[in-house]
Amino acid sequence: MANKRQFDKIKRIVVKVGTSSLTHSNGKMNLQAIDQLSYTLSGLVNEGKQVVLVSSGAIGVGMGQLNLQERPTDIPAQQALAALGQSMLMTIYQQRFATYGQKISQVLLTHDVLDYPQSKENVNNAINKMLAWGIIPIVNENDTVATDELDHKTKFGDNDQLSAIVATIIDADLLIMLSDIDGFFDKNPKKYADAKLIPEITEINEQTYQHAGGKGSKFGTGGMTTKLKAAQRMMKADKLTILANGVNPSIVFRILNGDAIGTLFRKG
Ligand SMILES: Nc1ncnc2c1ncn2[C@@H]1O[C@H](COP(=O)(O)OP(=O)(O)O)[C@@H](O)[C@H]1O
Ligand SMILES: N[C@@H](CCC(=O)OP(=O)(O)O)C(=O)O
Repeated sequence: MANKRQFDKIKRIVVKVGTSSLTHSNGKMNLQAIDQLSYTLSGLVNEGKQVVLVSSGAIGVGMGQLNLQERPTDIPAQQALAALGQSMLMTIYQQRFATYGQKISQVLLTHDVLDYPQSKENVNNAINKMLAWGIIPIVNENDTVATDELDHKTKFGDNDQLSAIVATIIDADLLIMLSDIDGFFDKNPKKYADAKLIPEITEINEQTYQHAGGKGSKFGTGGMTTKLKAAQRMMKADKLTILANGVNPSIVFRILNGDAIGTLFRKG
């Protein structure tokens, strides 16, 4: 059996969950995953950990509500779907977390907020206060205003990078990215049956990016490239990232127990 990771001292964690983990392939919400996620993160707060959840799924859930099978390409439609789905997503989170007596909050961010030192500090201070109060902030991009068409840069484009930005701003010890895949493979395992899981990566370079393929489902966005960019940002800040399968979000308990799960990205 592989060696245990030494994660006993980890206190502040950002967990990022992708659309693929929160929705079924028919576009409906994956209630079991959402419930398990709420149970797991609430359990961690009870253990004394501080947890931020970066949750995608607004557009996917909006598509499910309108029974859309294909993601519209025009920006206003995507923004309208995000507004519809975000509200539904938060309603479900509110219900499920309440079952476990856990308080949550909604934090919607755009890139420019974090480009300005003052507003970045405000975000940091507010999240710190929520964590001190035992609240789990649930972060997503503010999709209705986030667009690259304006002069100023508002868009993150994907929640993988948003999660790494948030994790570095609030000085989290660990970012856990939950997706629909067991970790980072030497090629896209959805396309190649002989793809091999890479348990640990200490350097991300051009060659690493060549192993990364596109998204896995019609609801997800970035695929592996954005996950590598997120991990790279974390490594630069000398912080840890784990990519693991979120089909059963209680896997986070085992990850924090130090079990050799998924791919660990750490500075070499
Ligand atoms: N080298 C790779 N290792 C693992 N997954 C890969 C790789 N290259 C491409 N992928 C694809 O990336 C997908 C996960 O990205 P994405 O669909 O954006 O998920 P999420 O919604 O969780 O962000 C996987 O389902 C897989 O098909
Ligand atoms: N802000 C968008 C998420 C974009 C995104 O990065 O999605 P994913 O690749 O599933 O993490 C939404 O909530 O639909």
